Amino acid sequence: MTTASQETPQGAAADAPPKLRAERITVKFGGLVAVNDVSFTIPDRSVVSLIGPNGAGKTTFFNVLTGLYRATSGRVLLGDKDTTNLVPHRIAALGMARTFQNIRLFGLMTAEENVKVAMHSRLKSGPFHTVVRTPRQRREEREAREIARELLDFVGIGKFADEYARSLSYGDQRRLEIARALALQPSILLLDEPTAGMNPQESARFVSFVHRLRDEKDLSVLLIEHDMSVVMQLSDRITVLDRGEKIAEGGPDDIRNDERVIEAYLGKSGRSKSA
Ligand SMILES: Nc1ncnc2c1ncn2[C@@H]1O[C@H](COP(=O)(O)OP(=O)(O)OP(=O)(O)O)[C@@H](O)[C@H]1O
Repeated sequence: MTTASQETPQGAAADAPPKLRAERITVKFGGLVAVNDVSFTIPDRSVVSLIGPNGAGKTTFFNVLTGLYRATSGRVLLGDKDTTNLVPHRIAALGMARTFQNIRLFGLMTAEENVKVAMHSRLKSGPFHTVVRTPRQRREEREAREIARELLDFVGIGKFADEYARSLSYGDQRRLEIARALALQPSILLLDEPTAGMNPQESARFVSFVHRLRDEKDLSVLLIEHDMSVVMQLSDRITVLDRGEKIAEGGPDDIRNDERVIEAYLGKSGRSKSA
């Protein structure tokens, strides 16, 4: 197995502690071991991809990190906080935001409103201020609007702030999902198959966008991604799962040439196909 735990991704401070550590995670569904004793870290300011053939356990592992599934054993540390098996909104409040494989937006709300809904948990005003519309509430609303507009500009859809989410193109809906996740001010952003349904031009733009996220928002990004060209261009580090086990970990060049990875994707006799 290629190991890269000592590598420092581009832009990361050499001595910065990892943003996330998953230690010996196992998930069983009845007799099926979907994730088997998998450990990994997400370094500071890095882009890490989780790849593997269908059924490898990627989504299950992701769902454990974000609290949607309970680990049978093992633990997850977000910074220095133990988040193992906390409920998803607690984990989100501690700095982990995610998008979903199937876009989950409020279609009949505008793009700006979708982002403001996500910011709701950050606002200080309680129900009294909301009903009576105190100066504090009006100030918070103004600030929320400004922040939402900034985030929409950052993801490149500022001009659609007043459009209904459902009227945006597929690629722009994905951007809106990311703006909404950023409204939580996360330290880690998890993206589940973000380029699914994108055309090659949109995927190419997406690669530089994720690097901007890492560099300008001071974030680490973890993705599940099937498009190998995107994975290879995007990732500081790649972790490969196969049948629930971690079979390789390293930079794109290590993974591209790793025998176990080639075999997992192509089978022993399938080297002529591209991963
Ligand atoms: N809720 C569940 N209940 C029972 N089995 C499950 C559940 N979720 C996943 N599995 C099983 O766990 C294994 C890993 O599935 P998982 O969805 O994590 O793989 P994946 O790598 O994300 O696959 P894909 O690339 O196809 O999305 C599979 O055998 C799957 O059938």
